[in-house]
Amino acid sequence: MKESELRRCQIHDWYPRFKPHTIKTLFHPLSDSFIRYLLGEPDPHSSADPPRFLLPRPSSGLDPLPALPPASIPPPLSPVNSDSDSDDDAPSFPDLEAAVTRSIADLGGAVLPKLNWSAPKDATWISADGSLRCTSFSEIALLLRSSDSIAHDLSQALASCSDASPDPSSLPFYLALRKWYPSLRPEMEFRCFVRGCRLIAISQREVTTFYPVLPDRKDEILPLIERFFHEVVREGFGSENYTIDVYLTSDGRVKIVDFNPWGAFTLPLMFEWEELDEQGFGAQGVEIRVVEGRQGVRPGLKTAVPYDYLDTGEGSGWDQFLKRADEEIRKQAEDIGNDSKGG
Ligand SMILES: Nc1ncnc2c1ncn2[C@@H]1O[C@H](COP(=O)(O)OP(=O)(O)OP(=O)(O)O)[C@@H](O)[C@H]1O
Repeated sequence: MKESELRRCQIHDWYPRFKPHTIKTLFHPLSDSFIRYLLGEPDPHSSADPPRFLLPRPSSGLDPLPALPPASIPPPLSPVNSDSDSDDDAPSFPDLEAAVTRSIADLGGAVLPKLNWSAPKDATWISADGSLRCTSFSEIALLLRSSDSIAHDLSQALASCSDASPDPSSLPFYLALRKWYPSLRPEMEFRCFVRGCRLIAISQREVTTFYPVLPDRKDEILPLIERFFHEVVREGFGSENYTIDVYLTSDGRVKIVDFNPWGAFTLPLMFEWEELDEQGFGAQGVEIRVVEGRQGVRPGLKTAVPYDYLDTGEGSGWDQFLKRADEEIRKQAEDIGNDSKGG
């Protein structure tokens, strides 16, 4: 993937061109100090290491801490601002907070936050209602700071590009606040695959569930998306290969949710990248795939927990935890052995 292709998928890049066809969004440039705060990096002007779940200090006292997550989900590793010491160390970003508070009000009181590419979908376990809905700056900060996807946007985004510029710090970061829609229907979201500027495939976006309505309606959905692609997207996007997520409203209009690069971290959902990459694929026209029955659902492409909860492979957080536990047990066994020899 080329860096220019990845850059075109940044929401602040594509939004101005597709504004009438997408969700209303307001943007805030992020300062280096806020980016350091999101990454949990120490402030060079302070000797304290900020704990990972430290929230920014509200500038007015009017922005309450979000409710603690329900008891059924794992608690944060360290308490949220539980003591006055950590509160003293908490940074504050009064200008950004004031601007974000104004934008939330302008967008109707609730927003979905994202950075240049990603929303903090893997961090919803820490939010009060388990969703990406935010009504305050501190809720946004908590989600962003708890998300591996956001950390990836901030520190690794260019790593998968074949021609990445030597200075990734030249990348400006934005907080995008999108008007919150409480009743988006997951079965009406689709990922469209565009190769060589041609729409070749469409997949149901939420593939862990069977929606009985979809197999019956897919032949009616395909031409709606195809027409939208030809009339609105094809000339306007600029890349040859990419994916676009769209939402179909109940009156048959198509709205853009997001653009993603071809391949790399983008999930192929009901397809495989190998088949989408085959030269002949799509020659017979656009292929649409949906989950056709309860047996056809795809296993948990879960993104609502940190990667460490999912990744149990060599070198993962779990792997290291288990190795440390083994080591601890081995030491205890040795100590017991030594004690009993001594006794
Ligand atoms: N404004 C909104 N209101 C309510 N839900 C939304 C809104 N925008 C997006 N969503 C939901 O959140 C999901 C994630 O949003 P989005 O695609 O922007 O995040 P992302 O991190 O770029 O995801 P991906 O990389 O998987 O495409 C969407 O698939 C959609 O279901």
